[in-house]
Amino acid sequence: MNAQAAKPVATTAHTRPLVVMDHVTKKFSNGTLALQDMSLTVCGGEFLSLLGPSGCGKSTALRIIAGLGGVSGGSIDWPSSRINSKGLPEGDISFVFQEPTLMPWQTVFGNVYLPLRLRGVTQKAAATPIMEALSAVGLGDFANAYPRELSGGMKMRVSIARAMVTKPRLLLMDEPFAALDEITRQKLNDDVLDLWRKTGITVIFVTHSVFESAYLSNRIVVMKARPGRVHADFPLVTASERDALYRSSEDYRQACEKVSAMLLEAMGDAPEGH
Ligand SMILES: Nc1ncnc2c1ncn2[C@@H]1O[C@H](COP(=O)(O)OP(=O)(O)OP(=O)(O)O)[C@@H](O)[C@H]1O
Repeated sequence: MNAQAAKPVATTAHTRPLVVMDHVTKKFSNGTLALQDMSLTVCGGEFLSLLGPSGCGKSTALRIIAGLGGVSGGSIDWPSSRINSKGLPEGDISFVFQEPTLMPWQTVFGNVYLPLRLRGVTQKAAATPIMEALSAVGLGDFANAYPRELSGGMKMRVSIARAMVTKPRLLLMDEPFAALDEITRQKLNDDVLDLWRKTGITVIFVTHSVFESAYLSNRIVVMKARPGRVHADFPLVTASERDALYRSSEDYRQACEKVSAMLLEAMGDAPEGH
């Protein structure tokens, strides 16, 4: 393991831990050991990208962080959340999947209403937060449209609005833009960054794309293949704004190179300590 890179990123006095995975192991009932000894602390305000070889356990880790899957060993804690009687965090974590998973029989408004409806919020009381969430993703004029009338990128925006409508503190995104064309993907990258800056939300973003992770994140965690665990954990600090200019900067090229080298190392394709 690259000892320097694997050092956990230091937290500051301003950022409280939202999630603490402590030596987590996950073994599925069929015997697959997906995670072993995975430790990760995520603090408020971070934009963390999680990368790693296919099947290394990124989605499994994300599901555990969301409280959607138990651990077989070690522990998971949400120190800043209200914990319910099942020991799970309540209300302040949202998930965006690769598929937008919209209800085709509901309008955009109806789809974004879902999480509030499940909490017993009336449609009248939900109208303002729904319209705010739609405006934040540029879909203020599409509240009455049906999913079949939307492009792939617009469907994903609805999915993001649905995740944001409850004003979560932590947004988990599992390869959300992998199925989109490059230009749409870049636009959505900018939109998510904009949401992150404006709301101060914490984001954990699973991606296979070195370029995407280097563009979006202020922290990169690279996992090693199976059983999954943290191979490298480092900040990505840049003097410039993340924008179109950044994409052609030397800063960005160097960030991509670093992430790429860590990924190759995690896959065993480069000598340790690269
Ligand atoms: N419910 C399950 N039951 C048994 N094995 C599972 C289950 N879910 C995942 N796995 C296995 O656990 C390992 C990790 O899977 P996971 O989907 O977390 O990896 P990943 O890094 O997200 O993969 P990818 O990059 O391909 O999306 C894989 O070998 C997968 O087959």
